[in-house]
Amino acid sequence: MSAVAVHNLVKQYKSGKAIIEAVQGVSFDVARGELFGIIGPDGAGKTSIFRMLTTLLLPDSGGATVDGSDIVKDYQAIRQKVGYMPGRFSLYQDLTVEENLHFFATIFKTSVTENYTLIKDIYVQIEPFKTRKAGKLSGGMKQKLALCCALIHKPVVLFLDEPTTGVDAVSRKEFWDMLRNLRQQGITILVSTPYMDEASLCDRVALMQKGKIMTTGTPQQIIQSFNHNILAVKAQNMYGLLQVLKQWNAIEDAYSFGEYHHVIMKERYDKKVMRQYLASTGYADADIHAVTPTIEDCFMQLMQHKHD
Ligand SMILES: Nc1ncnc2c1ncn2[C@@H]1O[C@H](COP(=O)(O)OP(=O)(O)OP(=O)(O)O)[C@@H](O)[C@H]1O
Repeated sequence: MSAVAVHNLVKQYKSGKAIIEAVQGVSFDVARGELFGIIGPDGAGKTSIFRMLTTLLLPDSGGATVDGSDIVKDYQAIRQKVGYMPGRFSLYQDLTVEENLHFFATIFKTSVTENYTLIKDIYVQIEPFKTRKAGKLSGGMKQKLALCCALIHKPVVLFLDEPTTGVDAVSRKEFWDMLRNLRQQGITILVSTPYMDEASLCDRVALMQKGKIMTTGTPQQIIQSFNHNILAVKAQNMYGLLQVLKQWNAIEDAYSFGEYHHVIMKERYDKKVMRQYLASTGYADADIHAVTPTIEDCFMQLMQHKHD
């Protein structure tokens, strides 16, 4: 039995006269003990999915089970079995670190001592500040406390909605290390993120855009299924360069990628042909080299083809 099984889940919102199709028939499965990432930009529908799976929001159609329990019929059972860390922290700002943790333990009718082993490695990092109010903690510390609070009742499945948004790079890395440790302790983890670079830290991912899942698979499978050649190109005038590239009929797509533009060629890439074209358009100085595709390249490609 899957830890999470989602079938054709649909959620719409009314906004004045408009209908927003936030989740448009999404299906996926998460195996027990898996670290599964839902990757997509703001507004893709990640939060709506998490709120439905944690029984805080009713689906319009379709359904899902979490640890075998139905998200509509068995909502009470699910609330006992899942841990949920919403995007904006659910901490009580006026309670101290310690008080927050005890509060969350109490609402789940457990105690901090009972499940301490699960949170120990994370909690020791914030323990020196245990009498500090949550509102006065740094972003990274708040994140650790929120994770402890979501874990204190030893959930079977842990849902983390954009846990690393707005967190510095060092804390982000530490956070992913913590997630991998938790997975080793047998907890199934669903995590959402807008950061493509975090995809490679998951066992499997679903790439999402505008309420739909475009593909699921291991990060490796997704990269392998990308059968295009990419050239990275850089010049003095990056804006002008992109315009010139986009006008060229030999390319499939071109987009900014860090300090370079990535260019997907229609045929096998040929640096020489590109150099000639760029020289003829005033970019003889361009630096051109072949690169291996990343998940972000796959995402750009999928977005272009499935959501024109
Ligand atoms: N209560 C609501 N009423 C109206 N529209 C909503 C509501 N909640 C979400 N939406 C819209 O539904 C779409 C999906 O939102 P959702 O929050 O699920 O996406 P997300 O991927 O989590 O993005 P974000 O990171 O911005 O939260 C967005 O267009 C959003 O504006």
